Amino acid sequence: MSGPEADARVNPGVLEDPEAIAAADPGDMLRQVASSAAQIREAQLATAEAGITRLADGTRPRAIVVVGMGGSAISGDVLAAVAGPGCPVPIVTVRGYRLPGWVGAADLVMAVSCSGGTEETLAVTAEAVRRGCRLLCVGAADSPLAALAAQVRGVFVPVRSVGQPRATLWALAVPLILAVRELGLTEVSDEVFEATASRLEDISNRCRPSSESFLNPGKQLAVDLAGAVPMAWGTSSLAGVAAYRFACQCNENAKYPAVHGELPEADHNQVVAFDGFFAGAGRGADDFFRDRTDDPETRLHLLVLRDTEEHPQVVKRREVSVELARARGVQVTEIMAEGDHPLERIATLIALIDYATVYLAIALGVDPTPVSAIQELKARIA
Ligand SMILES: O=P(O)(O)OC[C@H]1O[C@](O)(CO)[C@@H](O)[C@@H]1O
Repeated sequence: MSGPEADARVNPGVLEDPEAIAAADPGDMLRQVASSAAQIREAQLATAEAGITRLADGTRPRAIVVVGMGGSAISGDVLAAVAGPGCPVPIVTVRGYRLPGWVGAADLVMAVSCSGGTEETLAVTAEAVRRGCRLLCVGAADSPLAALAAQVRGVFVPVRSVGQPRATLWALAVPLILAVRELGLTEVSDEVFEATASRLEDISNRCRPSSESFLNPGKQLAVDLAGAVPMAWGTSSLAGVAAYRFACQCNENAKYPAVHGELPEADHNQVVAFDGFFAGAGRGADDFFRDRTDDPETRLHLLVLRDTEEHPQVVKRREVSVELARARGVQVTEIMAEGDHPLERIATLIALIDYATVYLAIALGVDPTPVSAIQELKARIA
């Protein structure tokens, strides 16, 4: 984005006026994001009531396969991040129409769909049923997914959507985490769930619409990114999930492109973009391109999502990568995860990302809630 039209579209001033924020957010996406802590608490009750203990039949599944799309599928990535590298069974997320050939009766399939009606998720879940997999379904009550679960007497956890599936993340992810805990494959105490909910409440308070930009980390990040090309890197596989969430939330909330990556891998490819067209220095470009790359609004902005646990070599890579970026005119913002447990760390990164991308939408004059392009696409292939 460059030139006067772009300047006119970025309006950070709107973020200083709570009434203007409310008017720019008719779908109440900020309220949906603020419900995250309540979702964690409600999902614990809903999961207990659904009889999750039935999943633990004394045998450990060979693998856990989470099935879903978009804002629901990321619950599988969150589950893998929370279970961490110490998890004794693989956790994979399947996004698509087909169940991998190796998945069978020895595996636990967890189907996640906020609406309970997404075609890809239903196709893969039906295949899991045919193959005799153990099944956990999480989604809307009275939906096609609920019917599939009932058909095989699978465990079904009903979810009340807070509006958009992507904003219902914790209602969808917590049942998966509790199921894996029930199977003895990860340790997440009730105290950790409560500590995570408290941290999310604290972030919601700091990011509330009435809090001014200089105090509000969500607004600050939005203002920093508005107009730039954001590239988010996680400094661990857990933070890499948050980087992916950042890109998806930029796309769906702010209708904005974003690049995501993870260290150390990004140091083997994405780092080279610091030398290119969007880096700001315009090296090697002709005058036409140089004019554009001199415009701060067409520049790359590196967002480093820092985990509190980083491999020692990744610490070095992060520090040098940031130096390389700054030396080449790439702006850098670093965000730290909070807390000790992986659940707290990923939830705090995601909470800030969720607020920042909604505020980015508002600063750009875009309604954060609707996803019209997805709706049009679905209608045209129906
Ligand atoms: O959770 P559901 O209802 O399966 O939806 C999955 C994804 O599909 C969408 O509804 C769009 O197709 C997204 O909003 C969502 O992230």
